[in-house]
Amino acid sequence: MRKVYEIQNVRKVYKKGKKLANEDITFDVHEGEILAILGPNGAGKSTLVKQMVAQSKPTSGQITLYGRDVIRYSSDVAQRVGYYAQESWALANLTVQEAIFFTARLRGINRIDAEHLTRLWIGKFDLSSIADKMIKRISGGQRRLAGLAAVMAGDPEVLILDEPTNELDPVKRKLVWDLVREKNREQGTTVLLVTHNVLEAEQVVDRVAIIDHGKLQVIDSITNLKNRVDPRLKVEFTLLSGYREQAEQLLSQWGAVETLSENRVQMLVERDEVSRLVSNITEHLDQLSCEAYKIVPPSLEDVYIKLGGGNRDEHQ
Ligand SMILES: Nc1ncnc2c1ncn2[C@@H]1O[C@H](COP(=O)(O)OP(=O)(O)OP(=O)(O)O)[C@@H](O)[C@H]1O
Repeated sequence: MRKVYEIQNVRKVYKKGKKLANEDITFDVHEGEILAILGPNGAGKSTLVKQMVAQSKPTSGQITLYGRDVIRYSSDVAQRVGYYAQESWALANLTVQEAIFFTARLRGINRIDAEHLTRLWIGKFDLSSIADKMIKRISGGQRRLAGLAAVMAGDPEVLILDEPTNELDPVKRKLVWDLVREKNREQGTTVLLVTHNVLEAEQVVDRVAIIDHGKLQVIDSITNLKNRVDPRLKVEFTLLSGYREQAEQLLSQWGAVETLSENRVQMLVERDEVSRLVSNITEHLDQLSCEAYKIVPPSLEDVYIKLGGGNRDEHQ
């Protein structure tokens, strides 16, 4: 598989405050993949992507884009990478449509195509009602959508999106994830996402890197990561009020039961045991006083909590 980025032993110490933000980070980004970088606040995620787009120079180590050092060949980054930063003030004095149009033009797209792309992305991001407003005069969420539209309209080969869905309502968050997926599927765009939105990211990404305290804790496919954590399935029960103990007694004949709350319990079962458990449950549904039950596979959130993101306090 062709490597888009190669990140080798990257370390970053911010002079101000002598803060070690990244340490010994090594991984590759593969062409055509969607890779998420997850990690708690202050873990060093934004620092890493700023180095990948040559906005910050590693204290040591090297980052290459299609084999060329990003600091030495920073014009490659400008040409090939669309970077959406958390705070992006460069476009504040432009209208939404100017921001999209000029970003496309800066990428070398001719005027007619840039006009077409501007209309297209205003439509896709549902921005027509604010197309003539200045970016500094629209809401935080609208600004985020306008910024994303500008980055995507430039049709870069690589998209790096730092927290693309922060501040967005659920409908707009879904729209952003759908458009990211569409771009990846239809144009083969390589996408690197920094996000705290673990549950939503799971629907979109191929691989995940977890960073904590500036270090890469793990990078792997979602399936492999889930297998590392606990491949068992959770069976969650909601019981009628007052019947939990009775239900627990019955369920414990079929496996270990964990109390979650006054009327909720769960069991962890191996995949090949699920069908037997389900037939036991359906046979004894009345005795269980069960309002509802559901089978839940391990989620990316379980992985995140186990392998990095949830361990913040333990390290401090
Ligand atoms: N310009 C800077 N000067 C000094 N220290 C900095 C600077 N930028 C970030 N840091 C520090 O480096 C560490 C990593 O910050 P970074 O912004 O990369 O984390 P992050 O994982 O992106 O966090 P968040 O999820 O909260 O955005 C933090 O301790 C932060 O305070």
